[in-house]
Amino acid sequence: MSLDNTFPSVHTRATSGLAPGGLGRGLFASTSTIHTGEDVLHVTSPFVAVLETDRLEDTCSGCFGKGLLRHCALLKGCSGCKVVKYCNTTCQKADWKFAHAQECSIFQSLRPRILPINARALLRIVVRCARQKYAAEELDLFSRLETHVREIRDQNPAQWERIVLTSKAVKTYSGTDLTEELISAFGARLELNSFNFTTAIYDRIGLYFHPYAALVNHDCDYNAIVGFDGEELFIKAIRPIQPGEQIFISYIDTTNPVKLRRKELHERYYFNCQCSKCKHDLSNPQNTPPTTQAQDLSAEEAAEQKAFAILDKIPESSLDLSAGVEVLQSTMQSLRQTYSLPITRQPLVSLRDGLIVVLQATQNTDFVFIQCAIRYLRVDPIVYKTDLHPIRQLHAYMLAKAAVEFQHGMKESLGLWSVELGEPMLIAWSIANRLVETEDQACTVPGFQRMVRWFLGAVNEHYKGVKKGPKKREDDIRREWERLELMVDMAIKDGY
Ligand SMILES: C[S@@+](CC[C@H](N)C(=O)[O-])C[C@H]1O[C@@H](n2cnc3c(N)ncnc32)[C@H](O)[C@@H]1O
Repeated sequence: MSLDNTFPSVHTRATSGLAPGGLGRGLFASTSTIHTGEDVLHVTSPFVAVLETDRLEDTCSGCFGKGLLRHCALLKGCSGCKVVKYCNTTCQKADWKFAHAQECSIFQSLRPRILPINARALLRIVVRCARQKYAAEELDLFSRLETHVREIRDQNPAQWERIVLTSKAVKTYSGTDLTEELISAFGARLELNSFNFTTAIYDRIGLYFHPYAALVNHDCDYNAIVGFDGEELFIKAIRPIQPGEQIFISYIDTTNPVKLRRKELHERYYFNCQCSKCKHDLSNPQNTPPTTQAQDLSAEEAAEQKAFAILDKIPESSLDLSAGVEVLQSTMQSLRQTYSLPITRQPLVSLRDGLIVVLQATQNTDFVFIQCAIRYLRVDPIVYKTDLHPIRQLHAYMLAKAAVEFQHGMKESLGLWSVELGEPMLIAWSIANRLVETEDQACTVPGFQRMVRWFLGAVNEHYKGVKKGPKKREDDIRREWERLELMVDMAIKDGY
């Protein structure tokens, strides 16, 4: 891969330029076609990355979970501030050098209060600026990114007030010479341009910002997709991108209905999306609910809105697991039975995702398995255009893992549906084997691929010493998939 920019932490096959249609600047594919699964952009180190407050306890602030995926590290807290935790001294030293040396005493002085995520990110930027840890080109690019300060002030005074208050606090704690106005502009830029920071398996852990990656514009019919592997950011082509073509990612969940997508884009990024998918969906009445005027709502729209509101609350309510299962199941049933909403439409898609997470936490292996199977066989092929999409790959991996668990607990499961699986481990093997075979074209990050390879190794180990391993049992595997297809159809008919 060529390096066509001046940042040592950025490897890219794109160049920046003015984007047509009033989108500001954007990134464009440079000289050759970028094939599906190839890196458009790879950032090895962030400008700033910080964890959500509730992830400081369970995620390493040095490697951001990369170590955990590799060796299940036990985290140890920083003995100074007791706010951040690390896998080992390598992670601790890296973070100390990045910014913790400057922030540790500030965190100590604030204990037991922990600064909110945006304040911690801004503080890091300010203290790194003071130590001249950013290259001039990085700061220049940062200062030229869109801020939408005027729109924030006019349209969302509460957001602006929060940014100003955060900036005041950061100025006081850091003792920086930078003006409050400048720090507020940094804050606005950060809010507008940072990424949802996730683990290699798309679990949200915080925010991530890099000024070069922030140049990529949005399209609901995106051609590239973002993923993280610890502190590394990857933007990979989800379909072939021709030289000169603009790179587009999605800033939001594009499986949502068009009105919700446009509302989110406007509220968070201050623009009206003009993409072809929005135009198509707006002209197709099936895709238009929900609206916001309560008095105009049909019962179906009201039910959908209620379901979206439940989805917003899932993270807070996840502690009460059995109540969570009940609420999610009854909401899904009501949408399906009363309003005949197809299982491939939102909010049913996200409700099922939420349900699987809660079922996993309750260790309900039978239902995790059947729900993962429904999602893999009947939902994802409609919702995502390609099986190389990282979310589809993740869901495939989750089904493979659920199949192993299902096989282990099979005695209790017999009789749940009249179709019985013979050897679900074969399903696990065939999924993992395919994921490994296609990993070069998939849009997953190396950490995910390592995990799947390890999993396949473990399944192969299960068959070690057996005369006829899964590789030679094509017919058995086919039959097992046929049984699973039947089982899924019955489960859907039963309202699952
Ligand atoms: C992360 S920045 C992308 C880089 C930005 N174009 C720039 O020049 O700084 C996000 C901002 O870019 C603009 N933008 C991105 N995608 C857009 C789109 N599809 N339509 C209109 N504006 C868009 C909006 O101003 C948005 O707030």
